Amino acid sequence: MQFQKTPGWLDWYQGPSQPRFKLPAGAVDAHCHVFGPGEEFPYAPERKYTPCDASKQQLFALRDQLGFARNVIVQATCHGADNRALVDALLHSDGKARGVATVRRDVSDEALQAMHAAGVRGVRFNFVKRLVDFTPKDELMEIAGRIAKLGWHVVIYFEAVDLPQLWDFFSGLPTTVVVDHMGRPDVSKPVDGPEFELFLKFMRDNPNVWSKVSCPERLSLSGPKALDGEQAAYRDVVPFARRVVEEFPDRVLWGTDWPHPNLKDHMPDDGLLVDFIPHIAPTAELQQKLLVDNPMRLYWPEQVKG
Ligand SMILES: O=C(O)/C=C(\CC(=O)C(=O)O)C(=O)O
Repeated sequence: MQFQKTPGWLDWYQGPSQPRFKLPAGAVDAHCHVFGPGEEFPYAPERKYTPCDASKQQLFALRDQLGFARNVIVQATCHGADNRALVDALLHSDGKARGVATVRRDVSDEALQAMHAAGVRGVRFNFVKRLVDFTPKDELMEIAGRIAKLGWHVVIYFEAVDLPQLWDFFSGLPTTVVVDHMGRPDVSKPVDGPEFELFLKFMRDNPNVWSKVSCPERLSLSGPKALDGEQAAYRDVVPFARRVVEEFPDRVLWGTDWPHPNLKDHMPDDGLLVDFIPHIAPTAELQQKLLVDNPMRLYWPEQVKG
């Protein structure tokens, strides 16, 4: 099927620079997507955007160039609950990718088992209104109960202003819970102000909650952008991400978010995004946890010794 990209769509950055920051051996890009290709894996009818294609081969080439060993591929809303592109990428990854799917209440146990065999280890619940239609919480809780039995976890995506009303639902989830992009803080507000404090309290009160400290390019308001060799990109996001990394070093993950859906302003150079990491995880010990130990414990526990 032929698809027309959403008007104004920014395609992912071609020819990213070689990062100056040397990733630790075994580093995991724990948040990235595959899109289509639409001809092979059509985008979902209920999607809110139509992206450019971003294939598994292109993702694996980026992984190798940047120096990552593994990927965690997260189902994006443009594929709805049709996880075929995700599963295909996992099956062709030589065991170097695991996945987070989107499922509906009607998913069969056989389908869940097949996804597990392919490497899916979580489901994503998306509460960002521009991306998805509302799903009733009882349906999500039912799904969470079923996937908990497989040892999977729940990834949640929401915006900071919505945390108070979602708090009780999130706190009741029976699995490890991973928050995408620190719950999308408004970084024009102070890092020690009430909004971000509420997020930190959410993590303190719920020891099963982890956070991705990813997507500075999405959260930043003042830049500078990760382009043209910039080594100090997205300064306004640094205090937020660093705060989470330093307070919860064993519950943080990092990912590129390639191919960066729905960015409106610019498309970052992924090599320079990797150079952002030491600004938020300044020591080798924090980097090892963020990039290797934590994602391995969550996604490849059978390969973790001890
Ligand atoms: O890539 C991300 O994590 C963020 C997205 C897209 C998304 O989540 C989706 O389509 O599922 C966004 O903020 O538009």
